[in-house]
Amino acid sequence: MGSNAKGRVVLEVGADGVALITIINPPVNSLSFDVLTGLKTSYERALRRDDVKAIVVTGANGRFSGGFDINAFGGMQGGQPGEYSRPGYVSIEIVTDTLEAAKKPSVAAIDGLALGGGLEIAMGCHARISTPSAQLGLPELQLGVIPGFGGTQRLPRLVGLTKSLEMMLTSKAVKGDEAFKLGLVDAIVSPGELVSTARRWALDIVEYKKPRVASLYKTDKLEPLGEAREILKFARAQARKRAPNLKHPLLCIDAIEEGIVSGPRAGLLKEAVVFQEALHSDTCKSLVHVFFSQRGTSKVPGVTDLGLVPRRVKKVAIIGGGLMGSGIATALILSNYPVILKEVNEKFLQAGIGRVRANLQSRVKKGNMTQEKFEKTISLLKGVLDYESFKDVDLVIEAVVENVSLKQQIFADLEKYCPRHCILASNTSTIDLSLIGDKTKSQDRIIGAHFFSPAHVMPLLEIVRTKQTSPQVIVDLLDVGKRIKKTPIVVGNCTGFAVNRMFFPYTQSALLLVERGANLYQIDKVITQFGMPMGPFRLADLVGFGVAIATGTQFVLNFPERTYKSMLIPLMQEDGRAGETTKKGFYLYDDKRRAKPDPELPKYIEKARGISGAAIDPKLAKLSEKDIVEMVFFPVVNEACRVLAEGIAVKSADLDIAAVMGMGFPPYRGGLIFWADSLGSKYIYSRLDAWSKMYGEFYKPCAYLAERAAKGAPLSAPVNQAKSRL
Ligand SMILES: C[C@H](O)CC(=O)SCCNC(=O)CCNC(=O)[C@H](O)C(C)(C)COP(=O)(O)OP(=O)(O)OC[C@H]1O[C@@H](n2cnc3c(N)ncnc32)[C@H](O)[C@@H]1OP(=O)(O)O
Repeated sequence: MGSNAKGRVVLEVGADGVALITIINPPVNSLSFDVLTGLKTSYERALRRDDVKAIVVTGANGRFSGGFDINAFGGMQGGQPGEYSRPGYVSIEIVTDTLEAAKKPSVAAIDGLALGGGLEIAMGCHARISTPSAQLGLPELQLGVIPGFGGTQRLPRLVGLTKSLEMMLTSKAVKGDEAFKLGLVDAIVSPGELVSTARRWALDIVEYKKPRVASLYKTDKLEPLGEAREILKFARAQARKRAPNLKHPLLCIDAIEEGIVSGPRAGLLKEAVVFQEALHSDTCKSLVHVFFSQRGTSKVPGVTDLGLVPRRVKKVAIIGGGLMGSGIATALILSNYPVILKEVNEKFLQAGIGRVRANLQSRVKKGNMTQEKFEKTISLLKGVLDYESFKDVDLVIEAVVENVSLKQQIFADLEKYCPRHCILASNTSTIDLSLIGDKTKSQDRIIGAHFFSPAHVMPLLEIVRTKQTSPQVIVDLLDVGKRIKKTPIVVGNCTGFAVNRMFFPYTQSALLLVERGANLYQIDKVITQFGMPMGPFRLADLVGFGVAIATGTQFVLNFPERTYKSMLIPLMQEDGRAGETTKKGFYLYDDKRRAKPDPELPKYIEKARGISGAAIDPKLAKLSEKDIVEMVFFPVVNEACRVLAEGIAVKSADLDIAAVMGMGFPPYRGGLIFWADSLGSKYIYSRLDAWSKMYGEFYKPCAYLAERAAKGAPLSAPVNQAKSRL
């Protein structure tokens, strides 16, 4: 019925008269249609049997349930017929009228996770017993839908409106301990005692020793109506402010409000209707694509399908304690890796260690880390000035300045001092990795580990392989990436690799437009409204003009035919502006980092225009918002197509994740290529082609894009699939 999952539900009746219903659907016991049907029929059987007094619901292998089967969304969006597409079938007919209204009480025994539909089933039971570490939450909004199995009605009634709104709108789960304090669960026990306690609890309800609570009709936690309305009004205002392009958070609040104002049954009906609206939205399709794509980045054909087992990395060394090196060290010690930080002299070493301490301290200040944990974590870091202690490291990450001969020397030293199995990684963002390893015989264990700044915060890790890098080394680094909670993408070796390379036209197209008369601040405003965290000019200020010029130069040198050579940033730099650090860039900054437009800017633009010879184009001076978005992003899409055509990225979904996690491309648009495909390759080609005739090579569509447009094929289709559409 749309889902291929082979889930099942098992019913076992014990001598105590308790029916144990177990959800079995590895790996997370998701609620596929098979499982939901199994749950309903198991309940019906248990209710019919005379030897059953009460019911306990649990999940196999220490996981209650990860929620509704996300694989089934596609079928439902496609309008698949059947009872499951009937609004309210699960929330009303199964959870409310079968589970909650049953004469025999049921208790949920929760371990591991109870998320989304999983928690909603548990809330339909008459009591919940959990382990302290279980994760309980309603994260549906992160998938573009809303809780659809009654969660919008039951959670507020169990934990109060304010807390339930926070849990749903942030998609954050709470641990069993906290869930107990909130009243979401009734008792906390160890995993070993979970099912037996739940059985006893269920029998106690039968014997009137414990209350039988139907959470749908609880009112004691709900705020008085007037207060509730104020809370909902505030939540709506916050949701609009935080995510102006998203509708589903507002739909979720609508469903909650209906239940509070008109009663829970009306609330369930409203939830059923708006769930369908959210499910069919582009936002949901995009976010589900991001969900699966993110999990797909660590599946690399020809590497992760070889049956290789990652080797344990027990000790890591980092060379260079600058901004990147200290950030990487922080990320590693936070995940319990012992780290050696090497610098060239005591002064630099202390500065590097100081940065790591500061990174951790900021967590302590924000209340995200205890002082005790801070001491334990920082004790994993050891500073050194030589290679003496490198003899037992399993991984080295070099993070020194971008200087080829310096890196070559370092890698030659590493080959001498590190054990033969040690992985030799570089955090370079621009230099050819084969060049870095040129003076070694260890090309098979040289790999790029490109972190994004700040490395202990940004979620992406670009793993760069050369033709010689061994699959084992890639598998090892993927494992380290997972352990330090990064999303890895594995890419090939080229200037800028995948992320920086596909995004270099982001600033360049904006510069081209400004030199031809477009308003700089309007570009940033429109791009921010589109959903980027900041526009190209605000980003250049943040990155700093020094870095912007250094990386820009690499692209000018390597791709001269398609780079736009503007002198605007160098001219401003010459005049003492370096971006946010000097409080002057494209914007002026106050002490609180607030940016405001600078009236002096036209003078630099005029000068840059004089050098490039660009003429003001009246059309560009009054571009629509749609045109601005397309003129800035279509060149980015064009470069991404080249990255795909050259095989630098394995699949387009990896570039979607790279765009979302490396550049802040809005996830609710599904990532760069997913968004581009929603507009169509033909359309993008035709626009780029027209601009290239007016504004030059910078806009010229690449061969991959031209070919896809000619065939009417999506940019995301693998090469063979695109051909077969002919
Ligand atoms: C009507 C209802 O209200 C609607 C809903 O319930 S919508 C669903 C709500 N649930 C969620 O949003 C939870 C989504 N899942 C997660 O957050 C995480 O997967 C998790 C916390 C459950 C587990 O995380 P982790 O252990 O790191 O494993 P992770 O790699 O993410 O997932 C393991 C596998 O389970 C799959 N999976 C996880 N949750 C799933 C779900 N709800 N449906 C289908 N597949 C799921 C993943 O795709 C992955 O598959 P793969 O191995 O083939 O790549």
